[in-house]
Amino acid sequence: MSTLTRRTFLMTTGAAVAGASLSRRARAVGASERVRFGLIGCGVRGRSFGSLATSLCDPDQTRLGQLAGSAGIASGRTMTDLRRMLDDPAIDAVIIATPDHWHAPAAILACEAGKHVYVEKPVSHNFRESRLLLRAAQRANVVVQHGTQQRSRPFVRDAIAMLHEGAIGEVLAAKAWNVQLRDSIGKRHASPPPREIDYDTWVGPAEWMPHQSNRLHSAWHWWHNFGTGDIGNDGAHELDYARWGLGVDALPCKVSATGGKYFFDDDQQFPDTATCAFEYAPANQGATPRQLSFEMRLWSRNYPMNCDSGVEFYGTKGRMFLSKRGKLQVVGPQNEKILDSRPGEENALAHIDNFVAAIRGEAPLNAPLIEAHRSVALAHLANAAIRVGRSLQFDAVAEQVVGDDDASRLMQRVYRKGGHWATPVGMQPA
Ligand SMILES: NC(=O)C1=CN([C@@H]2O[C@H](COP(=O)(O)OP(=O)(O)OC[C@H]3O[C@@H](n4cnc5c(N)ncnc54)[C@H](OP(=O)(O)O)[C@@H]3O)[C@@H](O)[C@H]2O)C=CC1
Ligand SMILES: O=C1CO[C@H](CO)[C@@H](O)[C@@H]1O
Repeated sequence: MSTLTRRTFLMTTGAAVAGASLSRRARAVGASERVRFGLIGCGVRGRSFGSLATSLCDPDQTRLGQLAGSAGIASGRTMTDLRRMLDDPAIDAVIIATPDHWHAPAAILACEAGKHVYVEKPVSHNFRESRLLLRAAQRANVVVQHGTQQRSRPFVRDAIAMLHEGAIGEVLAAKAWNVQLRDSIGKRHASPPPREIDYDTWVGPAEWMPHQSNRLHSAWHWWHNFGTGDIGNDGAHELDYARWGLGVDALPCKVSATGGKYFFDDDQQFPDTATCAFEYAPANQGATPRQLSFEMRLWSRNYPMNCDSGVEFYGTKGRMFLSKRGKLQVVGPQNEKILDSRPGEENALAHIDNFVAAIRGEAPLNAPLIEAHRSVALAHLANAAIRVGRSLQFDAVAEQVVGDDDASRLMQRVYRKGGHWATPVGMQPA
């Protein structure tokens, strides 16, 4: 590390690019200096970062008050409008744990304000916003970590290194899954928002929908305007380590996905059942093709490999099963056992430690934006294929769906009519 400067680190992580910037500059954080965090989004996930924060932001006064109380943060450092946090010179970095529709808009504004960003998975609500965030981070020369914390787990890193070093030969296919028994969100009608919630801020730049009680507090995952379904939610973890292990630093060229609501009869707009396949590198262009598949069921605890989520990697000389639940098995070509290990629990803050080390210039970032973009794109493409009801051809270089206007439209979103301060310039649909 000693020969690498901070700038070199930023460049290897894809965060720095030459060019003019209108952004405010990030404060240089020295080796042993504390990084001062602001937390945007104080819900289920946000709470696990409460102890790091010196400021809190959430449109819900109750959640704000509860977390401020348990984390010992003064009421003067709690707010509902994230712009106040971004204007605060006493904040170096923000953690964004909002619903998905706020991820990229908040992250882009944070970059422009010269803040380093830890953005929860999925990095974006739609394909186009990943690209816009990539550009904003490059312009601002800040560090952006994606909340795929498996990338900072030693046993996952070791397993992926084994794959890349040929432990099971050439890895040609990865089969990922996420299976769980979720609750129904029921059927509801529009109703006035609870008094403690600033619903206008909650919707932000998204296309307006009136308040409905089954849209807030984690139920937003299942609405097109706010979430990415479970392919983008929990699936974001499996898609990410599947693609990482498969060794494809690219976008796919073909996407097939089928699915729908086979089980739930409620307001959810995303499928509860899906089977998705992604093909990389067309064989007719001379490259070795690779296949990644993903299976999702939200109504059962009958898991493949007796594990709710995981990835099986198939190589020319064996198979590896890897799960974020702490499981790693390797078998050889005759299915003979080579390794069966049960590594320990996840250290929830290891990924934040890596983020801090990258800000200080002491380590490369484990989950840089370019990797976030490539993995989360799989969720966006699969959701689009399911919504239009057909397979997609994708130009991985131009980063465009080929010959399908309906699917192309789903690579971006419609924003709130009349504009909103968090709809960054250049983000309106083309
Ligand atoms: N990496 C991981 O393992 C995990 C990641 N996550 C990710 O974390 C994110 C949050 O999920 P989760 O905590 O379950 O969802 P919640 O709905 O519980 O929390 C989201 C919070 O963000 C608040 N919020 C909405 N708009 C804004 C805004 N403009 N500024 C500040 N806060 C805002 C919401 O306010 P309100 O109270 O009004 O609803 C809510 O409190 C998701 O993207 C999810 O994918 C979640 C779990 C695990
Ligand atoms: O791992 C996780 C635990 O559950 C959460 C809620 O579904 C997910 O968002 C998250 O990815």
